[in-house]
Amino acid sequence: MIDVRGLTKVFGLPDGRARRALDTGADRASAVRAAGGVLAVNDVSFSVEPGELFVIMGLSGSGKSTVIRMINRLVEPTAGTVSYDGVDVGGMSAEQLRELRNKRVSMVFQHFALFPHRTVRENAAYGLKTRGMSKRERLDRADVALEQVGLADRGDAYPSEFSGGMRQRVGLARALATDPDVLIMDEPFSALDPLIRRAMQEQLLQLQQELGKTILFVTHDLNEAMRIGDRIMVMKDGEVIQLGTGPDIIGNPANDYVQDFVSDVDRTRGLTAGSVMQSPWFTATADEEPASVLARMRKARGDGVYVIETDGTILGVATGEQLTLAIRDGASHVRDCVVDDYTAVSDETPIAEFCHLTGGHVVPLAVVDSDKHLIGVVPRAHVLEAIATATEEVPEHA
Ligand SMILES: Nc1ncnc2c1ncn2[C@@H]1O[C@H](COP(=O)(O)OP(=O)(O)OP(=O)(O)O)[C@@H](O)[C@H]1O
Repeated sequence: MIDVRGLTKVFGLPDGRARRALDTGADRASAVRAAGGVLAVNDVSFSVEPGELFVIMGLSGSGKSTVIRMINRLVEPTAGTVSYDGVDVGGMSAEQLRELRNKRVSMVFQHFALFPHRTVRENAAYGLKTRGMSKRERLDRADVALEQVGLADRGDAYPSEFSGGMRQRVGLARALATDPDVLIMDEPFSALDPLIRRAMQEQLLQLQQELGKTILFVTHDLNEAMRIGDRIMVMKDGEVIQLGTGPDIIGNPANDYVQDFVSDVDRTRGLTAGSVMQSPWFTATADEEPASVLARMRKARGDGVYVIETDGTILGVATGEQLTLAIRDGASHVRDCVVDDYTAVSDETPIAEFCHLTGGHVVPLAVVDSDKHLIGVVPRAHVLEAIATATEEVPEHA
């Protein structure tokens, strides 16, 4: 959907001098600094899939805002390309750019400027002004968007009557009212207190599921990134340090910031597989009929199931696909379609050691005792939730 290649931004130098500085040597940052400029973003490449919630995470000054401003050309890149559905933004005419910004991409900021003398509904309808719609139609669409963000029936209020969280919801409604394909959100929840922030994150995830928008979300908070991101791109000093899912990043942290974060969580909270596991999912025994196991699995919306022996030890995993094939081949026992490709940990294994494994299997991670009995399972979402919750309670992790 969005493809970014070699995106680079130098501030404080005319383009020609900036490009010459970039070309002078291996250490671009020093060359740009020596020429009197700032290398805010250096050779950043990534792509965002349709419907993905892609998080850009980094500390202040790491270049996050500059990257997203280059994505819709609010800031002109010094080098590199951005394309939407294969169309290069750099080659767009003024008219095409206006169309992109008005219709396809909406932005939500940390401090959203609402008009104090206009109602919440009028504020939410603001982005539709240039659409050539009747006022009635604009306000109706604003009402739909207000309902999506949980502010149904509050359209007649004025922003001054609203708390910070509610105002951010109006900002989100304004962005949604234009029905964009892409939402770009720059630290939208950073000014909110933790409880409201948490509620907003949950609402965003819900909206994302319902509406399937592609979302680019900027935050300096790894905790927030872990909670909401399908993938997270970690930036430092204008460069991409790491790009992956939450479990990838926690399992193989590429820098000290991420490393400290995870080990502090483990150390201070004693988070182990045992502390985050839940009781075993529904399991199957080896002599069950594949069709009945498949039916149970579908009901539980699972992709696979642990098959255990009568003494409670794990025989292996049966996935929906294997069961379906086995049924087609006339197999009468689950035993015939078990594979032993699964990962098990002990209840004392710290989260940092197994987190990266949680995303790789169709069944949640198995927690076993010393006799290989299945004593619990750890779904990926559970791990991230436990980490995010624990870090909220840790006053300092840096
Ligand atoms: N208009 C500008 N002129 C000069 N330097 C700039 C400009 N905008 C940003 N910078 C510099 O570029 C670097 C990256 O800034 P940017 O705002 O993209 O970072 P950020 O990660 O979004 O930080 P924050 O979370 O504080 O907004 C910083 O060193 C910043 O000082």
